[in-house]
Amino acid sequence: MAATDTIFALSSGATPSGVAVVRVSGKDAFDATGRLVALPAGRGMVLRSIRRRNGEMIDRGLVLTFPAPHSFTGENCIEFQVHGGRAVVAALQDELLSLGLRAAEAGEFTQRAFSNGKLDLVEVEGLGDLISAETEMQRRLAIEQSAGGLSAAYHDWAERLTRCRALIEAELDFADEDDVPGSVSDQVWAEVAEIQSEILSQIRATESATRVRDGFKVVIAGPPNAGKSSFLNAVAARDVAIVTDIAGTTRDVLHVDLDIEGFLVRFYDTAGLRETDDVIEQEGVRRARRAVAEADLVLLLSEIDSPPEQSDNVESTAPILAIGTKSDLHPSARRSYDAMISTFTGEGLDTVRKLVLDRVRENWNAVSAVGAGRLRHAGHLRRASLFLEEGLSGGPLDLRAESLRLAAEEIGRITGRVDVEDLLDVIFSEFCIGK
Ligand SMILES: Nc1nc2c(ncn2[C@@H]2O[C@H](COP(=O)(O)OP(=O)(O)OP(=O)(O)O)[C@@H](O)[C@H]2O)c(=O)[nH]1
Ligand SMILES: [K+]
Ligand SMILES: [Mg+2]
Repeated sequence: MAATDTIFALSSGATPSGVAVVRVSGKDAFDATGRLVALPAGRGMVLRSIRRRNGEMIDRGLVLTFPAPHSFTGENCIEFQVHGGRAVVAALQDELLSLGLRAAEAGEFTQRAFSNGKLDLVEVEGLGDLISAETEMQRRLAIEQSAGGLSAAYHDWAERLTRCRALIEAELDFADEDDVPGSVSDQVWAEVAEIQSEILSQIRATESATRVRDGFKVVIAGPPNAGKSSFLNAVAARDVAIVTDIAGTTRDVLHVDLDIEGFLVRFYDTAGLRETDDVIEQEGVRRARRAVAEADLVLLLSEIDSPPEQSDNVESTAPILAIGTKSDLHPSARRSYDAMISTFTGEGLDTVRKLVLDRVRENWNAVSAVGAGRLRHAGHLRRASLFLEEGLSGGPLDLRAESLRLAAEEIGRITGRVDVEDLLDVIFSEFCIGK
């Protein structure tokens, strides 16, 4: 897959469609397609007849030209907007092939944009997320990331660290010269500590962002026959899970994805928690416990006024809401619950929905405060934070400076642009050492 090839692809959705967009990118994009259509000079858009080389007309459509480097890929790019008939698109692609162009591989345009410095890794990931976004909040998260806001935040940390290091190096190298201020160390390490605390809160935000991107996991747990599957069906408004009056009906973990006010919320139905000799049910209970352990929120269902027994030994780091079920059978409850529901009458279902949404919104607030990336970023941020920890813990100054360099490099890996920062430049712009 040579980057020198000129490539093309149908960039719009499946045909037939009203309009189809065929995109061409590469060094020869203008020379080659210029044989099918009279191209505008420079950057432009024209309505033209697009013809095979034998003069036969393929279609009439819009032709957009983006001369390098002012295009998505940074190469010469052409977009054909033609009628989205299958045969139209096929004829155009056929002609492009015969001109020596090659069909693009998945992600190849974006890959070129990355190698030409049009997008960094963070923006590439954001773009991928934007294209696969299904809910409003996934879209918001992705647009921020693909538009460079998050990259700028990462860049800012790396730059501040580089500046801190430059100051330390200056102190090391030129400590005896008059123009360098005395001990800048205290100031520098205060700044490093500040950067580290920003990075730590970014890591937490990233965990919240992951819940927005991959869905907020709500696990429905509780003893057999509590009405867990009935509740899932009520939430999903369809018959997803099998409901019977036999305790131990549900075995596999089952989930339903819902878009609640723009958030992807994933509800999991699980096997009733109890000791059992049934091997299949045992496995179901094991899976239920694992789902609970991985939950973002646990809804612990039990029939109103039933003895607590099983429901009290649920272990989770996630918050747990106690939901009393079958309220139609228990008009005067003695135990207290976060909510009481009946899937028969519909009572309390809105309350549960609201309680869930509150948690989901709390999680979103933790994201939008700083803008946040994904787990890959958090991994680098964690390592960066460890290096900063080392730097902050004292020792010889040159080793501490090296820790700052390693931390900045870790952050550079997030965007895929580990800057070979010019330390001396920074030093000279801050002080007039050379005199
Ligand atoms: N009266 C009443 N019965 C309910 C209600 N919700 C569920 N049930 C009944 O309770 C029984 C058990 O319901 P399920 O939804 O299968 O309970 P579960 O917790 O999924 O049970 P397991 O999968 O076996 O752990 C069924 O007979 C339901 O019809 C309710 O709100 N009111
Ligand atoms: K049941
Ligand atoms: Mg069930």
